[in-house]
Amino acid sequence: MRYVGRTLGIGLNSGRPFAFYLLCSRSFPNRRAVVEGNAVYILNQTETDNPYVSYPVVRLTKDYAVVTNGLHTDFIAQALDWEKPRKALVHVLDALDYERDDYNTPRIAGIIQRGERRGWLGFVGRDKLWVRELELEEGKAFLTATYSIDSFEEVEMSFSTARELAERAMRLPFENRVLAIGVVERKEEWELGTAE
Ligand SMILES: NC(=O)c1ncn([C@@H]2O[C@H](COP(=O)(O)O)[C@@H](O)[C@H]2O)c1NC=O
Repeated sequence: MRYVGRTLGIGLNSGRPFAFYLLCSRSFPNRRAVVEGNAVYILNQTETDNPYVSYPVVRLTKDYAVVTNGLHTDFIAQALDWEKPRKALVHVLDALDYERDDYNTPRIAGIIQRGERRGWLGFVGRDKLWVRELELEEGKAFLTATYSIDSFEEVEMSFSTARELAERAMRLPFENRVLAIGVVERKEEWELGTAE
């Protein structure tokens, strides 16, 4: 199995867009996902000076669901008030850049839009910045990760609830899985589910 670190994906299930986050971590395995209104937060449960291990991981707006591995979640969600997903990703990822930790850990991000069969992925590392608009495919997800994945990969994914999606993400063949979060478009709202 590979160690890929933080992982996120976007896809289409029963004609509706979905997104997931899979937190894999060697160094900070003691974490929780807390749902609070229209956001989900990752909270590290041990004392640390590391500024990158507790953050808003999901932010839901009327039209968009944003999933990322850091504080850029809320910057991207705010940028979506005045610009389209591609530009929001380019602007925020370029502005915040990769993390200044021992690993130069990349920032990754995914966006899905209500009623849309397209989705967006973004990545900024020490030596690259890319943003992709993708045609989502039924029963599949496009995923990217902080380490060891070149650009993005495709995986089969079907489920019936957001919680099942999170459970499915927890079964991805990556090392040091800690927790997962699923986001699914429903008629008037977004459905959230978590798994550990
Ligand atoms: N977002 C996260 O959950 C997260 N967890 C760990 N990091 C960073 O990545 C470094 C390596 O962590 P790990 O060995 O768990 O892959 C940590 O020292 C920290 O700076 C994170 N930063 C970005 O992924």
